[in-house]
Amino acid sequence: MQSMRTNYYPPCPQPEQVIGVSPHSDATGLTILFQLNEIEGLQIRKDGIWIPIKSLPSAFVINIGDVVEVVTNGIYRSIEHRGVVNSVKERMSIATFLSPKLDGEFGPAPSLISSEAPPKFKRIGAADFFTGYFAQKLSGRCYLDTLRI
Ligand SMILES: O=C(O)CCC(=O)C(=O)O
Ligand SMILES: [Fe+2]
Repeated sequence: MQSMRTNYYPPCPQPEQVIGVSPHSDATGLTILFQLNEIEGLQIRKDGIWIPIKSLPSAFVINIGDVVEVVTNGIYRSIEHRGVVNSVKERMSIATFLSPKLDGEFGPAPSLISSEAPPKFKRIGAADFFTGYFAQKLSGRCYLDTLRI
């Protein structure tokens, strides 16, 4: 399934007082993100620290989502990120989300499971997974915890 979201961040003279897009990991396989007008605002969280991502002209940002973390049994981790606003300039981004089809299910790939590497996540129907994700407030990477074994 492919879906798309456009994000518009109006400028705010007190950017630290407002939330742009709350911290979250994407409930996708992969996300392809285009930062339309090259205004910085995307940040990823690494070791508890928010790191700004440079906006490169004509470049896409590829984010790993929760589905890839589950399918790879935690080998590739989804990335926690957020969108912050700029004090003087508006910012726009377009995210394209690539996800499993809704009538399928997913779980750790059998080829990655062994006695040394037991499954870390339960299998789940894609429709149930997305319904649960969107029923929650965006909140870091915690939705993934509902699938952990
Ligand atoms: O605007 C951004 O750079 C991030 C947007 C985002 O994380 C999303 O739409 O899921
Ligand atoms: Fe996102």
